[in-house]
Amino acid sequence: MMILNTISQLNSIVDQAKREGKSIGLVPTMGFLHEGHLALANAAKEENELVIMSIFVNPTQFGPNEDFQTYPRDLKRDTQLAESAGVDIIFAPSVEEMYPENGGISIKAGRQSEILCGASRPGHFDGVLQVVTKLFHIAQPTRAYFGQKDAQQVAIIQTLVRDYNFPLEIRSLPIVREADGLAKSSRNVYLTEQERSEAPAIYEALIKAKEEFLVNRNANAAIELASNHITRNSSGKIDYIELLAYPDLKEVTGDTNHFLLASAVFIGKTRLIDNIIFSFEGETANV
Ligand SMILES: Nc1ncnc2c1ncn2[C@@H]1O[C@H](COP(=O)(O)OP(=O)(O)OP(=O)(O)O)[C@@H](O)[C@H]1O
Ligand SMILES: CC(C)(CO)[C@@H](O)C(=O)[O-]
Ligand code: BAL
Repeated sequence: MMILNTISQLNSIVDQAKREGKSIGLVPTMGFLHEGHLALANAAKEENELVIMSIFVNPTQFGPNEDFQTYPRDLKRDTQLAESAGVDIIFAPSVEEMYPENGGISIKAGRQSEILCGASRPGHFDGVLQVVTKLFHIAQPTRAYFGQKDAQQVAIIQTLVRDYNFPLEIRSLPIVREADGLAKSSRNVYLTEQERSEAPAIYEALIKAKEEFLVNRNANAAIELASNHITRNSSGKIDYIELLAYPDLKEVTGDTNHFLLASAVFIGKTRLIDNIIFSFEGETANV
């Protein structure tokens, strides 16, 4: 496995792979890898001849009071895990390499970014689209892999790819969870022992709400049930719990077939997101 830090190094490898007609799988991450990331890498390995994983904590998607500085980083450990998952190339650029100067061009995520995490993190999805656009141009993937833990992110990136005609396929994979249901996340390391023991209440609440909705088709009652479960079983402060149509992220109507039940909850200072994507037929992986 190669570890590359510059765009020009990666360009050479990608050019060569393209000349040889190889398919390229890209797994964008912010590092501090866990099984969620490795599931993306495994899928990329199965479906492509060259697997590139980017590890880059992207400053432009963090707000001024967020955790860019303290975000967990461990490139040595990540390298071992990525290699064991069959990654061929780690692309780990510096901030200066990705953003050599402050240009005047920005990408504005549209309507889908004004709600859920976008409402709580203004500008977050503009930063995500900026870095993802750069990564797509640099790595020229045949397929790019994202996790449904960030369901809103996947929906917005799918819109980017459609609206700006990126010649690639977006693959989105199910959430990988701890044994007690908590969604795996690099930020779980921020939790104290007490907070960690409370955190499974989030997924439990989503399951209860989904079941309630499937029986009574009443979104408000389902959300109230979820919020009550979280407040009764944890010290969590709810940022949002919402039920929307997926992937367009519009209001649920009588015609909606695919639903996103999504939440963001502060457990102590740590903001954890989780969701369930489902239809009346069951939970769905690729929408
Ligand atoms: N538990 C998970 N299951 C499946 N995919 C995941 C999981 N956690 C993260 N991913 C996906 O991995 C990719 C990289 O995510 P990222 O590096 O931000 O990890 P993270 O654990 O989500 O970190 P954070 O603490 O920022 O939420 C994204 O596409 C994300 O959706
Ligand atoms: C897609 C991504 C790697 C862009 O920085 C990030 O938002 C993430 O890890 O989900
Ligand atoms: N996985 C989303 C990256 C972020 O929270 O900034």
